[in-house]
Amino acid sequence: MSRLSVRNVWKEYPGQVVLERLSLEIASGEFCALVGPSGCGKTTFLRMLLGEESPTRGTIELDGKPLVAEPGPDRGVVFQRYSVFPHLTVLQNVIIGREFERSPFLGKLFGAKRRAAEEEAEEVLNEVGLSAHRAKYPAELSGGMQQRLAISQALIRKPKVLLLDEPFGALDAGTKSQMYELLLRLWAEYKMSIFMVTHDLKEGFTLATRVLAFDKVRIDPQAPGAYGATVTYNLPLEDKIAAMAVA
Ligand SMILES: Nc1ncnc2c1ncn2[C@@H]1O[C@H](COP(=O)(O)OP(=O)(O)OP(=O)(O)O)[C@@H](O)[C@H]1O
Repeated sequence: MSRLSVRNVWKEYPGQVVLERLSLEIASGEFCALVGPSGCGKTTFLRMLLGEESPTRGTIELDGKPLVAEPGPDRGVVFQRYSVFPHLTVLQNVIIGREFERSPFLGKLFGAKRRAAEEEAEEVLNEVGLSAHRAKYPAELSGGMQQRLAISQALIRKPKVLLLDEPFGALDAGTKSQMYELLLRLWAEYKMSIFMVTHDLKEGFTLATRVLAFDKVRIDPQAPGAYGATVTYNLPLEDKIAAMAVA
C-alpha cells in the first residue's frame, strides 16, 4: 500500500515561494503525471516525496505516516540523465542499488547476502531485458538501455513509490514507446505508485491514471517570487483507474 496525503504543503526558499497550498489525496497504486511550465516546482515536489527536501509548512504522509526526512527504501527515483555509475558493470550497478538500501554507510554486501543480491539483480535485469548485457559498462549501452539500467537500480529495492523525473526526455520516439510498454508492465507487476514529471502532455495522458497540472494562480509582476505554484488541475483518467482496479 502507498496512499499519499499532501495537506496544505508550502515550499519556500529564501526570497521565493516555490509551492503553496498544495493538497492532494492519491490512492495506492496510482500513476500520476506531473506537468506544468518550467520552474513551477515539479522537481521540488518530487524531491519532497523522496525525502530530500522537507515542506516549509504542511504535511506529507505515506500510508498515514509522516514521510521521513531522508530517502527511504520504500521510494525509488530515476532522473532524466542517467544516474548509473560509469565504472561499474550493468550487474554491479543494480547490486549497488541494494547495497545502498541495506547499509548506506558501510556499503558492500558479503557472502550469502551478496549472492542473494546478485540473484535479485539478475531477475530485475531479466525483467527489463538487459540480462545479455550484464557484463557491459554503461558507456557501451544505448540511451534507452542506460535508462532501463537506472530503472533496475530503483526496482531492486522493490519501492512502494517510484519517482521519475523526465525519465524519457532524452530518448528517441521509437525507444520511448518501448520504454512506455516496459514501465506500464513493471507498474502493474510491482504494484507501485508512480509520480512522473514530464514536459510531454501526450506522454502524461498516455501513461498516467491521473494528470496533475502545476501552475501559479497568483502573480505579482513586481515580485516574481512572492507566490508559488499549486495544482491547478487534478484530472483523474477514469477509464485507466477502472482498468487498474480490475488488474
Ligand atoms: N535548493 C534550492 N534552493 C533555492 N531555490 C531552488 C532550489 N531548488 C529549486 N529551487 C527553485 O525552485 C523553483 C522550482 O524549481 P523546480 O526544479 O522544482 O521546477 P520544475 O517545475 O521542475 O522545472 P523544470 O520543468 O524546468 O525542470 C526554481 O525557481 C528553482 O530555482
